[in-house]
Amino acid sequence: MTKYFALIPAAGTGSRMGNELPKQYLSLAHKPMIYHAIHTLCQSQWISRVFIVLAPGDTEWAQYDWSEFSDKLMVLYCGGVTRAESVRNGLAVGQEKAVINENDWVLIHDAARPCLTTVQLEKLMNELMNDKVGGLLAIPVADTLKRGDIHNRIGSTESRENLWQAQTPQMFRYHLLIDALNNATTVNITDDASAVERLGFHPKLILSDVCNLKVTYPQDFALAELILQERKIQ
Ligand SMILES: Nc1ccn([C@@H]2O[C@H](COP(=O)(O)OP(=O)(O)OP(=O)(O)O)[C@@H](O)[C@H]2O)c(=O)n1
Ligand SMILES: C[C@](O)(CO)[C@H](O)COP(=O)(O)O
Repeated sequence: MTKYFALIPAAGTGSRMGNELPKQYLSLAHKPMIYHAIHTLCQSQWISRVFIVLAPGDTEWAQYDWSEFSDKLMVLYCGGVTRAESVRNGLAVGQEKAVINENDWVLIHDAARPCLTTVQLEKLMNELMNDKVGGLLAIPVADTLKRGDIHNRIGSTESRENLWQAQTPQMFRYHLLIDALNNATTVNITDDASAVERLGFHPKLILSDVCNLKVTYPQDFALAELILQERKIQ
C-alpha cells in the first residue's frame, strides 16, 4: 500500500526576518514557530512519519520538549546551503532511516508556514492521491502586477492571467522528487515543484487561501500570530 511521509525543511537562518535566532524557533502563539507545522502534520492519520531537517550545527531544537509527537517525528541533522539541498538531503537520509518506497508520497512543508490547516492538508492529499505527477497548494494572484526597474519605476504592467503563488505542502512520489532534486543541484530553485517541472512534468495547482502564508518578514509574523490566536478563540 502506498504510504505518505512528510518532510519539513527547517535548516534556514531566517535572514529576512532579521533576528539572530532562526525564525523557526521564534515564539509564535506560545510555541516555537516550527511546532505548528509539526503539530498539523503529525495529527494526520494518513501520514506515517514526519521528518524534520535541521542544520548540522543546530543547538536550539534540543532546548524544547517534543515528546508529545513520540516516534512519529524523526529529526535529521542534514540541512544544506539551500532549501532544495535540505530537502534532497532529508529525502536521502530519511530513506535510510525509515522504509520509504519509491512510489510513496512525500509532502514537503516549510517550517515557516505555521498556519496550514488540516482541511487544506486533506484537500491536497485527496485531490492528488490518484494523480500521475503530484502538485501543491497555491493561490491565484489577486493584485495587479508591475515590473519595476532599478529605480523602482514601472517598466510594464504584467498580465496576472493564470498566475499562481506557490505554497506548501508540495506533494510528489518519492522517486520523482529525489530524481528531480538530484537533477537540479546546480540551478537556483526555490520550491520542489520547479525541480519536477525541469524534468518536463506539470504539477497540479490545488486551490488554497492566503491564511497559509509564509512567515518571511516581521509583519508576516504578526499576521500569523493573529490567525493562530483567532483559531484558538473559535
Ligand atoms: N538552507 C535552507 C534554507 C531554507 N530552509 C527552509 O526552507 C523553508 C523556506 O525557506 P525561507 O522561508 O526562505 O527560510 P530561510 O531561508 O530561513 O529565510 P531567509 O531566506 O529569509 O534567510 C524554511 O522552513 C527554511 O528553514 C532549509 O531547510 N534550508
Ligand atoms: C517553497 C516556497 O514556500 C513556495 O512559495 C517558497 O518558494 C520558498 O522560497 P524562499 O525564497 O526559500 O522563501
